[in-house]
Amino acid sequence: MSRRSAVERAIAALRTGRAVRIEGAEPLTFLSIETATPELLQAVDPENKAPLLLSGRRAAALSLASERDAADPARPVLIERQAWLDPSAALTLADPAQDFARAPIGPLKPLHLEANATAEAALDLARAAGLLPAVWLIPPNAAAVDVPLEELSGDAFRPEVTLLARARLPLEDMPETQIFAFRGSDDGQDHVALLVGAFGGKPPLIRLHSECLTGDVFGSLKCDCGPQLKEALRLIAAAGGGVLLYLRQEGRGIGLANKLRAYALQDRGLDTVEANLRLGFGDDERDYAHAAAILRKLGIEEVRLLTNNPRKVEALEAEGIKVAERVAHHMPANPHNADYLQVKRAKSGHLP
Ligand SMILES: Nc1nc2c(ncn2[C@@H]2O[C@H](COP(=O)(O)OP(=O)(O)OP(=O)(O)O)[C@@H](O)[C@H]2O)c(=O)[nH]1
Ligand SMILES: [Zn+2]
Repeated sequence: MSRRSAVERAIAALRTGRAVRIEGAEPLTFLSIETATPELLQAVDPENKAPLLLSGRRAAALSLASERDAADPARPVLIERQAWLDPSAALTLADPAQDFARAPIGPLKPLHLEANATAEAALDLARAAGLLPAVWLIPPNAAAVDVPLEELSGDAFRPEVTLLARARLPLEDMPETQIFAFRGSDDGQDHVALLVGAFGGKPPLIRLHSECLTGDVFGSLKCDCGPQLKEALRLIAAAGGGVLLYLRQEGRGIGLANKLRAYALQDRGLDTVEANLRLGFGDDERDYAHAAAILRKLGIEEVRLLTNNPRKVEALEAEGIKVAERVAHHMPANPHNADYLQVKRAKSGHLP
């Protein structure tokens, strides 16, 4: 069985509520608290002892991280199972949606966690599956999908892309455009490239657009994604040609449901960065390995990049794609996204 497919199968298992075992010196078997049914949890842990593993960031938000953990805020925290800590209470702990409404939960008893590396890998898998980083640690289970720890470290999540299809796609007011679908080996997502016009000579103008259902499709005013998408195509056409990659990394890589959870927190006053952290994610969980892999498949090794985000420039360069020029990509603010744009400059390093 290939390395990649073990990771893929583990992600699929977590998404569908099945158990995963990470093998290694300190193996752990676990279930996502979001997708595992109470019946399955009861069946695999009849004595109700399975402790709950939370991300260090989420534990900190619950004022749970000890001083020992303060040195490494990303370090996962294990919480003892108690009678009241049932699947719905666990979800309440992991999902901050109710933080402002519910009564205090507890008392919570942190347990000593030996298998730190394995625990971090377990939460990384949950994140890669688009789930909350929170899992039940269950006893060894014969039905669990196995994945060796080595396969989850280093460049385990570094994907390959396969070209599935290409076709002509006539777009309003645009020169001849072709659409390509590339499937990521790790996420199973179909990433899209729009090749616009003819380019050659100097490095092509490229836009890496991260999927934003709310902005791209519904025209949400909470962000600037919709206008950025349209304007990027216009600028690429005006430049004579180039490529727009439509990357399926919704919500800065946390997935649609988690982004909407973040929006619910923003409705309660948190900003876009705080909301991600409160959910147990980093402020930006994207990587641009798919983007670089697609550009390489298209024979593009040097680009002019339309972005205000220096992380995109660094990430592409780290993946071996040369960024000859950064081209600013600002949209006028509206009353709903002015604070969001300001926070991106103040906290996420976006260039003015
Ligand atoms: N988690 C989260 N994701 C968001 C939020 N608002 C927009 N997004 C996502 O952010 C991504 C767009 O990223 P932006 O930060 O707007 O822009 P960027 O791509 O980093 O930088 P530019 O290239 O300069 O546009 C899309 O995947 C959106 O779904 C939010 O409040 N929370
Ligand atoms: Zn958006």
